[in-house]
Amino acid sequence: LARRDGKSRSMRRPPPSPPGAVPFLGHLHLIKKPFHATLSGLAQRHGPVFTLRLGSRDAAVVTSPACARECFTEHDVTFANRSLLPSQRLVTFDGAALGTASYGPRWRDLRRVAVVQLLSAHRVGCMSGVICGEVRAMVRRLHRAAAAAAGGSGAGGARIELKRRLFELSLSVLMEAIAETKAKRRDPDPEPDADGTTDMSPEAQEFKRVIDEVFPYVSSVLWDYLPVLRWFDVAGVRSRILAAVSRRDAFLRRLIDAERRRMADGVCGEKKSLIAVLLALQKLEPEVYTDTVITAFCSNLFGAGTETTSTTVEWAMSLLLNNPGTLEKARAEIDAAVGHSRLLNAGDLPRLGYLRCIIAETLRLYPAAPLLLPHESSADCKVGGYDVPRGTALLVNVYAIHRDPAVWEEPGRFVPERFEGGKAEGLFVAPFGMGRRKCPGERLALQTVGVALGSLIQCFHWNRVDGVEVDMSEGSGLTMPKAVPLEALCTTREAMYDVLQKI
Ligand code: HEM
Repeated sequence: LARRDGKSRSMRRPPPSPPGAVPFLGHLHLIKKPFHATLSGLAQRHGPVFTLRLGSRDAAVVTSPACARECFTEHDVTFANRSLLPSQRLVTFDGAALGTASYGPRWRDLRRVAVVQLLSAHRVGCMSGVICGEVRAMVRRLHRAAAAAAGGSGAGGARIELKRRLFELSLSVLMEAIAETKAKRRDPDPEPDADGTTDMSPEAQEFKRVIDEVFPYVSSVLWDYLPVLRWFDVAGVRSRILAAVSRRDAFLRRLIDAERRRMADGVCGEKKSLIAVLLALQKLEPEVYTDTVITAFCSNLFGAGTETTSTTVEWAMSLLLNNPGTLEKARAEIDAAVGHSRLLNAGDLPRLGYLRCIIAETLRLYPAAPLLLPHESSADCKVGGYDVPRGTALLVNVYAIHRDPAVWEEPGRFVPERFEGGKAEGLFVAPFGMGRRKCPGERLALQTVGVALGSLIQCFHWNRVDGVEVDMSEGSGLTMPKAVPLEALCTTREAMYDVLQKI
């Protein structure tokens, strides 16, 4: 994020900037949580392109479809660098992972591996068994909870903490795609853990504990933006991050070693794990695909794919609970296309157009990365007619752009029909970003979200707790979480009872 070369030569027309910048902090004191909401407010006063001084860094904030397109088409190469905070450097191998690498040959190589080898249509097709298996485990557990509640006079259904369940689902899908931890066991679909609360493998549970230690420190505003706090490592932030990161990396290396042993025993088939794909590349080019590169890759995929996916399903379920008519319409579509004699699977998604509209509308209203990931300019350029110097961080407020009243009728309303029949084609909707650094995991994400959401709708009746509207306030965090984690009441649909009893 740092401005590397001070003021640039061609700053004839700098973007507007809010008044009130103070020494050291710049505009940091204006920032309230959630960050994207503060930026939306500032855009109303300062227009579609404005700059902020955040501690020692400069950022350009873009809040119009035209200017966002300009950044990711005309200036896509200029903005293809990443802008990293110091804490992000510590957790991402000094920015060497795909999502954090600067634009150049190294990033291109990692990106090619991700797009062609790890997250291609073929590979995601191979993962559909994993996705459906994990979703099946989740609905089986929900069915048991619903049956227990019905037996014990829980007339309104079982009260389910959907946030936790969905996070575990999403982490398990990635754990199995990346490392096949369950396939390594003799009984790949074991009964629940000892206290009966999760379907995660022991490896996924351990990894969850490790990431829970790392996350609280990433992007903690003051430590990241005020160099003086870092010089003296105030509150021991640096040492805590490094200790947590070294536990995470040791864990990932154990997964890599386990896969290496499995490959040596010849146990990997066509549907091999992503670690096995990377180890096969290592055999061909050991000096390029070192264990550190593979560790960084895995860490990046977990970091980029877990909470983004689970939060999207959580927002979608929240929207459906507050819009029961839409939920019924989605269920009718699933009943007609899939029926009641089996669970929905990934192969059904192409025939579930309305479900796909619900997901598109959810991502319009609640994009998991409301400001995308920060980019950084590698040269001076012009955006919206303003001069933006080299070394400026770029924050594209897709959250605000997706709700632009000049583009969308009643922008805050949940109306999946907007996406029916290609009606939204040509409008700027970019929850996965745009251009060179667009999310390479979109296909995997949409498949996981589709099967998870579709199965929840197919198998259960959902009701709000105490009949109260679901609170839709946005919290703050690396992705855009719900301020109040979603809980809902769940009852098994009679029509699906037999199917669920048998799984
Ligand atoms: C609903 C779920 C998801 C959403 C909304 C999402 C969104 C995004 C966004 C907005 C970016 C940044 C784009 C930019 O820089 O302009 C991104 C980058 C990235 N995403 Fe996703 N993502 C999701 C799921 C996934 C999954 C499942 C994976 C893989 C397991 C993944 C892997 C990545 C990677 C590796 C990058 C960095 C790409 C690069 O810098 O070249 N994402 N994602």
